[in-house]
Amino acid sequence: MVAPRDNAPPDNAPSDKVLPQDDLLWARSLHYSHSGSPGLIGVSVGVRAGEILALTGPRGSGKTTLLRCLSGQLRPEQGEVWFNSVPVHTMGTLARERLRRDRFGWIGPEPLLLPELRVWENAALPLLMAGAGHRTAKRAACEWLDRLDIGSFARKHPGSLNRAESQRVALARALAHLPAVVFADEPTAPLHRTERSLLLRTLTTAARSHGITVLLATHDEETAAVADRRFSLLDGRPAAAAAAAGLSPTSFPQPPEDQAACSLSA
Ligand SMILES: Nc1ncnc2c1ncn2[C@@H]1O[C@H](COP(=O)(O)OP(=O)(O)OP(=O)(O)O)[C@@H](O)[C@H]1O
Repeated sequence: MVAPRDNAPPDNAPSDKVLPQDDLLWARSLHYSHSGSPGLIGVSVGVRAGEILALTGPRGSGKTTLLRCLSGQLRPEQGEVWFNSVPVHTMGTLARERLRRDRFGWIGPEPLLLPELRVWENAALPLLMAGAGHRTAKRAACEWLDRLDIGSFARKHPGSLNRAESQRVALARALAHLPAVVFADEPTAPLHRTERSLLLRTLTTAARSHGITVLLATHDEETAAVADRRFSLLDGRPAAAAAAAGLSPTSFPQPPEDQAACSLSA
């Protein structure tokens, strides 16, 4: 468990006073719109090294958009994203791709495995793309597949796996290169309860034992409960700011202290 935060500045603090020195990854005043319709409206959030942060909120509240901005997949229209004291929002395309490949892992609700590759090759992909040797990459991938109880599938192709097994491979792929941050976007959404537990247990154990930071987007209360802390969105805004603007949450009520800790500004 990560120590409680003591550096959360007050809402609406001037920008030069909102430098969250302790945060591995943080964003300030993010704005993003999808073809003109707002996805994020002034979202600021930070996460410490080794912390598991649940991004919660109802469907369409902006969780995926926030993960994609934080991971460098989307460039925010306004605002800043910093990783390890390096600005991500001003990085060129190649630098962002390298950052995502080497330091970040991603798992979404769909496994998105490459059908022409074997299971172990799918899991080893980030390592292979980063130039790791074949043997090293295979060993690392197979270790994670073993931990997820699918080591026996290593030489098969994804077509012979069911949905839950494929999702385990996707988790192995997100972890095999020991990223600094794993972005998990509704990773348990397609899974039954038992499968959900195994996936979450592996993710949280990996985070604790390797100091991996996890941003876990979910609208499921049980899934969010594994996190150290929560940050809740509503209609593209931090839930606290949305409440102040008179928008009422339709689901997923949050403890006020969690919102206060996470919502740096709106
Ligand atoms: N590619 C897109 N084109 C147009 N609008 C989009 C696109 N992606 C997201 N949106 C809209 O942006 C808003 C935020 O969507 P987002 O997917 O970030 O929310 P979410 O909380 O992750 O939802 P879900 O739980 O359903 O994935 C929603 O109103 C959504 O309809």
